[in-house]
Amino acid sequence: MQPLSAEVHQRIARISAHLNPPNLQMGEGSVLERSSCRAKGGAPGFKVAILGAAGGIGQPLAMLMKMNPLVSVLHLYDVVNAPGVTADISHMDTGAVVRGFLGQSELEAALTGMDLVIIPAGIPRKPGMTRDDLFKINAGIVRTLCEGIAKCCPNAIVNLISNPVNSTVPIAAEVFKKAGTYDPKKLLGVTSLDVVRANTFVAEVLGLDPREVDVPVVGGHAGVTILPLLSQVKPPCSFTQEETEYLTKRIQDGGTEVVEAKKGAGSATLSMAYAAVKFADACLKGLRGDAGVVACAFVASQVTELPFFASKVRLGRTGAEEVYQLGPLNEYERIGLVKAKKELAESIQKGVSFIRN
Ligand SMILES: NC(=O)c1ccc[n+]([C@@H]2O[C@H](COP(=O)([O-])OP(=O)(O)OC[C@H]3O[C@@H](n4cnc5c(N)ncnc54)[C@H](O)[C@@H]3O)[C@@H](O)[C@H]2O)c1
Ligand SMILES: O=C(O)C[C@H](O)C(=O)O
Repeated sequence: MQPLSAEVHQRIARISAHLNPPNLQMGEGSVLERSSCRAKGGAPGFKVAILGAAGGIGQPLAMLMKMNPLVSVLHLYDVVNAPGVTADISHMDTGAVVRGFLGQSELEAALTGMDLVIIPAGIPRKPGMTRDDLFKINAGIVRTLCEGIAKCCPNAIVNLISNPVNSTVPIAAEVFKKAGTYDPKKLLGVTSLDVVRANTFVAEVLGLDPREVDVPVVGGHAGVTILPLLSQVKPPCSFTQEETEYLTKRIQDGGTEVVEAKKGAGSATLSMAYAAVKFADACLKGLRGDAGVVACAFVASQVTELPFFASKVRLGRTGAEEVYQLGPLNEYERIGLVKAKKELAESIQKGVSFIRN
């Protein structure tokens, strides 16, 4: 074999420096920072941060947000493995510039200037656990992250995925109130997976394409607090009592179905990333000023006597600009609503007390 020329040696050295960047993690002057700067001339759009970006939801969510043409800058923050996920995602030839941030000391840099912050940070369920069993660990994680948001991007829209959503949203609200930055329109608990599941299961029963089906799901995001309004399905249709009971239970237990199938390896991640991106995209379209952007979310609400409730909201330039009433409920749904409100009231109070006491 011919010996390699000096020129070839130099080229190989250059390539290998790219593959093993000395300072991939971040910071001023790092390889990643410089390459981000080069890409800055790219598409205009919104700045989005994902907190918990290296997790089961975070990774596919990061990938899908990198593909979203409304995103110009994507910040990926986690307490582990953020540089690896960032390096990987940053090679996708889409418009958004990706930067990674590792650990608490980089949280503020991750959040500064963001328009939308999506939070899937925290531990997931194992078989036999309820979402409320996650409170002990996830409540503290959400508090810390929201303190960062209050300080660095108080005007950002927040999409909160971490469970138990029925308590973590009130926790976030209390943190923002304490910091004097609370805007109820900008804090949205993500319940879009319930809608995605409801559309899928209802379409199966009706023999339709799920993309043609729209099921409002109201209440909250745990067990009986998940209340699908099957009487309001579009296209208009009717169900037998047996179908109603089957569908309601399957939608309410959708998360548990995945937790059990995964046998200890976590909860829904891929369908959640899909649902989170659908919802984040709706928020960004609202921010852009598109008309008629409507989605279900768990928000500050006057629809019931509870301070938070999931229902359809209209998303606009300032967040959830309108919270829609529930519309007419049938007897089965009215009974479901009573049960949902009872459990929700306790979960909301638990979140509020975590910060106030
Ligand atoms: N709202 C919903 O519909 C819905 C659906 C599915 C899962 N979830 C919830 O989302 C959360 C994440 O689920 P997952 O499967 O991605 O879990 P995971 O364990 O795979 O990932 C969680 C990530 O969060 C990171 N993390 C932990 N502490 C952090 C901190 N202080 N700051 C930043 N990142 C931190 C972890 O390092 C990890 O990468 C869970 O609480 C789960 O119950 C909610
Ligand atoms: O069920 C879980 O624990 C995760 C999530 O809330 C879900 O609905 O899939």
